[in-house]
Amino acid sequence: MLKLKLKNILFLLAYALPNTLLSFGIVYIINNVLAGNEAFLKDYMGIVFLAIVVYTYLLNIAFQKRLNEFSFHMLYENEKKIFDKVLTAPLMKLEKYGSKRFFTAVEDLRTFSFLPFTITHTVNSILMLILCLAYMFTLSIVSAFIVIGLIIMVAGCYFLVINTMSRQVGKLRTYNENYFQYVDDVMKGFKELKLSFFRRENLMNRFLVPNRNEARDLDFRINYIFLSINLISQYGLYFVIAVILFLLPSIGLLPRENVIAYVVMILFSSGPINNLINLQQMYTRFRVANSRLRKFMEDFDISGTGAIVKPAAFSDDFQSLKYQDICFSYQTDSAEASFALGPIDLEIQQGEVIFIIGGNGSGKSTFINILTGLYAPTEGQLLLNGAVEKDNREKVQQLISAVFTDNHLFSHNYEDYEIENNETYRELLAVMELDKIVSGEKDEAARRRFSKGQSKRMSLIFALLEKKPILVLDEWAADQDPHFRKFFYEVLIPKLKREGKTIIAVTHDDAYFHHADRIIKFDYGLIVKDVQVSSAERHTESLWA
Ligand SMILES: Nc1ncnc2c1ncn2[C@@H]1O[C@H](COP(=O)(O)OP(=O)(O)OP(=O)(O)O)[C@@H](O)[C@H]1O
Repeated sequence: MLKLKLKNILFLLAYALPNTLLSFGIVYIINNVLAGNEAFLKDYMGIVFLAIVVYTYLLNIAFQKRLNEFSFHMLYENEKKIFDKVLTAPLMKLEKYGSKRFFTAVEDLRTFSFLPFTITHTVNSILMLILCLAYMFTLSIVSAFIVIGLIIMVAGCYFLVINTMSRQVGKLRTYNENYFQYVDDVMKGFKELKLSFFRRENLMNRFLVPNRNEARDLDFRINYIFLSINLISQYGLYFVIAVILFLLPSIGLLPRENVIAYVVMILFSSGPINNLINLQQMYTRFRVANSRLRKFMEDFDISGTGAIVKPAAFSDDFQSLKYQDICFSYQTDSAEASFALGPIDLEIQQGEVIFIIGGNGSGKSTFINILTGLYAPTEGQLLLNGAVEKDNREKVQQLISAVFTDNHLFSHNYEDYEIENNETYRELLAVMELDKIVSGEKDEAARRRFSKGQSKRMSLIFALLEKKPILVLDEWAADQDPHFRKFFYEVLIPKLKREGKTIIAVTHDDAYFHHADRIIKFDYGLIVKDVQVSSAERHTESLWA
């Protein structure tokens, strides 16, 4: 976000004051040479003139360098900060605000790449204008007041219009946010759209077209108004020159010999005035982008720090995990009652194979998010190895590797292990029957396009390479073919159990329930059954009842 510190303002002034004085010196010499002033027609004046030009040029270069450094530093640092905020934000926040906020924040930030240009032109223009006006005062106070009055009148009109523009620019951004949502729908739902004429037609005609039409009209209106204002500035200049040429001398307010100087001053100040007017558009965009970025940072802020903190070192000695009176409910903006989980009382022992079952919407995935520490319970406590500690949630995360239903294979290796020359990786590829699909051990080979079932197997390989004691799987087998599903329940799970893994798997595969040590059934956010499979509870029908 843009924050100007006193240091920056002083730096701006240290550059702008000499630069403007020298630029004004250039104007002053031109003016006096044009007026035939003897003192300015000397030979050395050309050298002075050139020297000033070269000096101001070098001064500008040096300033531009610093300004660019400042702006791009701000831009790139904030890009990192936005990532940091998102990565440290709780899952609930990301689910609430959605990924489009992330995209628009990145886009808003890009607006600031125009900052160096805008600041240079603004500062130079303001100071140049002040000097030109001051010079006019030395020639005729009354005429200078009249000219200032005219300029203020035109400027007043601008500011009035521009103030109303800021809201319009914000509205345009909202249209664009929705537009990105449609882009997302087209990209992610391309196949579904291809299969249905009505879906395509409705997306296009009921959503995209009205959105784009309204955005186009608004964009056109905003640009048209900005453009009209700019034209007024150009034609307003002729009006002011006409007043100087014809009105002020005839009513005796401006001596004839000062008319040229006045016109030259007006012509020279018209550039800065035009700049200031044109830049209004940029100021409005900066203001909107800045307040949206601030809102983004506030929304994604967590306890003010917002930095990715390495969790405290913790032995991965795991014996038990106990959830006591755990409650959780979604915070929704709608008036509808939100889903509530709990109270949950559950103890998980090291080495157990637990299957979580239950109907759709019964709360299995919500519980998995609590279990993996992604959601913070609203009530209750978590005991790790029998102890209640305030950072237990972070510690549990260090013990768990997981494959979620919507698994994602990252484009790069962000892990703390390598897969090249990794014997375990090689073995796991063979176990998961992927050794013929993934050619070679290079990292890129593991990040190719996979079928859904293969991608889940790949995610499981990555989860196992983490070598954490607890493995959480959310409907992992649902995408596997019958052969591999059987292999998963009958061979892989027992093998992992023998190796000491604690496995918690959400599943609907009742044919394999007997491979669990324990089955926990959810219904309406509550554990309604918690049975040891070794006991008489072998009939899956009774579990579904
Ligand atoms: N982010 C959310 N915000 C609000 N409500 C949610 C959210 N995610 C899930 N829910 C609600 O919580 C309830 C439980 O959902 P959950 O995903 O835990 O069910 P599930 O048992 O995993 O279902 P399934 O077998 O269909 O995957 C549902 O009624 C769902 O609408």
